[in-house]
Amino acid sequence: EGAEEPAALTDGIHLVVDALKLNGVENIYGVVGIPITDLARLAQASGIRYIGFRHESDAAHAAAAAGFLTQRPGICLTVSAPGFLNGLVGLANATTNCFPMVQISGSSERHIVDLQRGDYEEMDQLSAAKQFAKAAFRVSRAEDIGRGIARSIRTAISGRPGGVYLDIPAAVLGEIIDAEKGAASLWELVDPAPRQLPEPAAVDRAIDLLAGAERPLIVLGKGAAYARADESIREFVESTGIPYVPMSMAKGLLPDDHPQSAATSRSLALKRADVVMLVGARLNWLLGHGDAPQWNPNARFVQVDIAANEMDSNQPIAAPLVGDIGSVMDALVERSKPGRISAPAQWREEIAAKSEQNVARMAKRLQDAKTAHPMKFLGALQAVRDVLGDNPRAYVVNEGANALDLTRNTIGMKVPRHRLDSGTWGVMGIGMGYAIATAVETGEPVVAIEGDSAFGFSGMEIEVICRYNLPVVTVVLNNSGVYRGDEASPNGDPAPTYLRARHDLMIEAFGGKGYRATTPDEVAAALREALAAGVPALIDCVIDPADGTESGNISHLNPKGLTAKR
Ligand SMILES: Cc1ncc(Cn2c(C)c(CCOP(=O)(O)OP(=O)(O)O)sc2=O)c(N)n1
Repeated sequence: EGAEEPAALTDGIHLVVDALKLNGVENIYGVVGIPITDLARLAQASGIRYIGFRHESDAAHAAAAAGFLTQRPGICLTVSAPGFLNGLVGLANATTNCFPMVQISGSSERHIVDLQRGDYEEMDQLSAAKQFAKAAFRVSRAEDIGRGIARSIRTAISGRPGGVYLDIPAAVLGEIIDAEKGAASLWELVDPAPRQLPEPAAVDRAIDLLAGAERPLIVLGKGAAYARADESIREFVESTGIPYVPMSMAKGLLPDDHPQSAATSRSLALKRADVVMLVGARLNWLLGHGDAPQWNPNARFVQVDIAANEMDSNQPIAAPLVGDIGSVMDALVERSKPGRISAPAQWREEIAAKSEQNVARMAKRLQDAKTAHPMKFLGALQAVRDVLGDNPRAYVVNEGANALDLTRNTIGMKVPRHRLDSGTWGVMGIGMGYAIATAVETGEPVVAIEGDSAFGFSGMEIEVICRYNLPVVTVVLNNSGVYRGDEASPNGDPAPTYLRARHDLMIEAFGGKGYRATTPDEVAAALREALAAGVPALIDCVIDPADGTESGNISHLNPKGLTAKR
């Protein structure tokens, strides 16, 4: 009688789940195994949705896409060593694209790993992750798990978002501590991604520069889409009348058919603009580093970026605007008097005329593609475009070479953050992971438009899409090969992979609906039916193997040596 009640206990796994729930995590994307299987089980039992993938690369890409879409870090869960390594491509891609995610990985025993005595799945994962992540941390005591989770989440979403690695050794996951002490060690983040306001004088400097421009241009990057500053961006663009070019994942911030869009006269816009305002768009390879002759050598740049050290990374920045994009755009709208900045009519007319000319030049190619047989990329894509026009809530995921370039230019977006693609790194393999995360995070239909080789990188995740019955329609533009299907190498080497594939039969293996389309009408009918059904589907579009070019629009990046095609 009167015996002390034994103190309630907790352990590392419970503390990880409690810390994630305390900080609002709703989904985890991963591949289970030693030492994190029970962590996934407990997360599920605690109401967190765990999505089990077939390869960690896809789970990590999913977590990154979740971060882009929600402004909260997507969580990827991996096992030690090989599982951890498989996730690194996604962690690095998230960091390159500035998407917030946290890769939590189990790891092996420190006292064995650090003496390299040969442990099960031995690897110094923390050191390996450091070079690919925005930050990398290890938790060495269960009482530090709350701190580690809080630190990782804040680091992933504050400032310039990115991928964060959190290493939790098996011993720490299994460490048992007093429950009260454990609960006291957890904390909920306060304002994990604080607004960072620009300096008023910097705002006025930018306004003066733009007001004096003869040929101003705005470039909207995916940072502008991520920032969710849609209203102030639209207000600034429309009130100044400045033509704008959206980068691929910024499409839809203003509808692609907007009268100020210079997307179809991009070359002229870049070459002629005399003042260029970059909003969440870095002057990297995607913008030719701001170099002539693609750009006007006398162009002066206004740059809006949350990272101060992005300024002057490629070109002198005449008006640096450092802050979060929402705060900067609000300040620009507030501080520029009505009419202060007004794009000259002559410049707007020049852009509009060039756009009209380019669209007219494209019209014949588009028209011919509607009836071409075998079907061309543009035949299938115009059919997809028309069906998506009736399904404005659908998200688009896109990867490939020709499949990427032609989809970007054929499928206009009307709303923000509805297009996710290979992004800054041009990475293949993002397709199914991005599609799964988009369906899970938004509950909306997703159309993944895939080159056939690109699809192959993550194609096994079709089974995951079917297992969770996600409303994802995968459209494979199957020209039977990497880039093209008939590309016999002049040097007699074996041709690139021939993919006389029936991807439509593959999804049938997992209970999904497969379609094989050989004409644009068949593509449209299949997509309409699949979107109406809202179930996993795959449309294998049989594309002319001769259609397409190697590497699509970026074949000029290939080496120019002796082996280069003349
Ligand atoms: C991870 C990874 N591996 C390889 C590549 C190289 N690569 C590869 C392999 C592409 C696939 C092109 O074939 P596809 O069938 O997807 O596209 P198209 O037929 O539409 O050109 S596009 C591209 O840049 C890459 N970007 N990323």
